[in-house]
Amino acid sequence: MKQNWPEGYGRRVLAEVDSTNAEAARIAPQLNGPEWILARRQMSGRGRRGRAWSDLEGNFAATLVMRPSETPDRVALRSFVAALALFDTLAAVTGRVEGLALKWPNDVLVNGGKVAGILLEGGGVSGAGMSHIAIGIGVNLVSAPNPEGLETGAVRPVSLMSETGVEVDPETFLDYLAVAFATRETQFVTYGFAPIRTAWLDRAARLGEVITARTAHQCRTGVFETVDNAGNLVLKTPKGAEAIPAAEIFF
Ligand SMILES: O=C(O)CCCC[C@@H]1SC[C@@H]2NC(=O)N[C@@H]21
Repeated sequence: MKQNWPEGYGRRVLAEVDSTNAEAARIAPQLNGPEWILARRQMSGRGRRGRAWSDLEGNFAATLVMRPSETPDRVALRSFVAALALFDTLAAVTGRVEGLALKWPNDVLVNGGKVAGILLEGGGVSGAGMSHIAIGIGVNLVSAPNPEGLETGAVRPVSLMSETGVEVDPETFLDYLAVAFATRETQFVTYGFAPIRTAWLDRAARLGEVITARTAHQCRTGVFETVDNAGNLVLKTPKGAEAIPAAEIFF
């Protein structure tokens, strides 16, 4: 079904770019409102934790760039807004929610494999707040990258097509995602993080189960208890509850 593009959001479609997040940083100073940047080909996609994100033909690579006048902590909660919008989009294009789950902080899983990732990058924090935020979203619509070199215990990459048989092109996917994001963004701006947090937890993978959170310096294993009001992962460990602001989690 044709989606109505949300009011107030711009849209650019590029034939080729290095990284849509890099493009977001370049255009941010001239922005008058939030803008989606979609690339048909992305040559140097960036992933979380300094990793490269490989974009195979037919997959989705886009960034929403905004200039919110909020504190960096609140801006960072957009990763949950974006993850929920991605979940809603995948549910809308496949027509089902079975098999879909969110992995903290902001990956989307289909049948236990990673189908989508989000990279949030902020520009220049000053007294006035952040100059911009880039919410970069990659979705393996038609093919998953080679899993070789994945860390032990990391979730395997999958594609939407291989897991569900549903084929959708990047521009149609953006039409759905832009609507889903605008809806969740309105919810966030109007009611705050509480309903976003609740909705995110309802869709969380491995909630209540034992998981491991790994950072560059530490490894913590415990029961995934919740996500707190600041978006931290809360693990129940033998030493008590620990709130973890950033980590990679392993099941
Ligand atoms: O590591 C992850 O899971 C996050 C991957 C984010 C990839 C997307 S693709 C569009 C945008 N541009 C980039 O360079 N990266 C993000």
